[in-house]
Amino acid sequence: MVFSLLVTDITEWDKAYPACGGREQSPINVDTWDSKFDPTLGPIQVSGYDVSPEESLKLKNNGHTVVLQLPDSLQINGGLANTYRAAQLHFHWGSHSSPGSEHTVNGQKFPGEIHVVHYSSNFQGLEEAVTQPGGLAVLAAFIEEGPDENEDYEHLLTHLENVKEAGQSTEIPGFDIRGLLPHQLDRYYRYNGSLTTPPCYQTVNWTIFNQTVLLSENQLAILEDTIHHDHDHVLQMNFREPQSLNGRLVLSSFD
Ligand SMILES: NS(=O)(=O)c1c(F)c(F)c(SCCc2ccc(C(=O)O)cc2)c(F)c1NC1CCCCCCC1
Ligand SMILES: [Zn+2]
Repeated sequence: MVFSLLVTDITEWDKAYPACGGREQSPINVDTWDSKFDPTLGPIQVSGYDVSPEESLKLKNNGHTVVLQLPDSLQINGGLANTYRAAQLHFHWGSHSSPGSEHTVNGQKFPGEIHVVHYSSNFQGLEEAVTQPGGLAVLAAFIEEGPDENEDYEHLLTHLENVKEAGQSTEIPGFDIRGLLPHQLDRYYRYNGSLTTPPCYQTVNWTIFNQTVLLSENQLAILEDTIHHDHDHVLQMNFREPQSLNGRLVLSSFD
């Protein structure tokens, strides 16, 4: 599925992609004091995330981010109204001197953000689900700098050099995708929003974990400095600014 971005200027997306001008857009700023505790929001439960090293996964630089294609055997089967199947995961980042998360919390931007994109098993596949209300569920976590190397992220970061040019892809051995998410999947914010890139469809059920993932300084530098959007230019700051809530409620699974 390729969406060639007809306009490079983010403020004109809604000319070519009307949904981008909608009232339920993403990302947003999460104001924790305005979020409402919802005791019915149970822990996120995933299955099939431990992909065998015998399986290979496609890693691609699509010029806008680095995407890891995921088999639909990875599922979310708890914490959401329906079962969702994995499609892909990708990242948003800034630069060494400037944070690049898409969502913010009480106005705080984080160095990076991982998005694990899933589609509802009520639909045949991603292409159909992406246009349907409730069609997508994205698990989002913030990436921060920590004191130690994150071994789970090494399974992915060691291959970025092979997809440094836009359009390049490579196959990497399967690994435990669960390790890319925070340890705690029971504390999260929940709201209804959209894709943060054209076509900006307002079909995404967002889960933003309260706990962050920690990468070493060197690992963050690899994420920030390896991926190029053309031969001479490193891809950085690939985030959309927070969009207005327009009255939407942000729920939290914890008090
Ligand atoms: N945060 S997000 O989930 O909205 C998101 C972004 F912010 C993204 F920036 C992206 S990448 C930009 C869209 C794109 C461009 C080129 C190609 C290609 O050449 O294959 C593919 C996609 C990106 F891929 C995604 N996720 C995709 C959205 C595009 C289409 C829906 C299918 C999976 C989710
Ligand atoms: Zn994203």
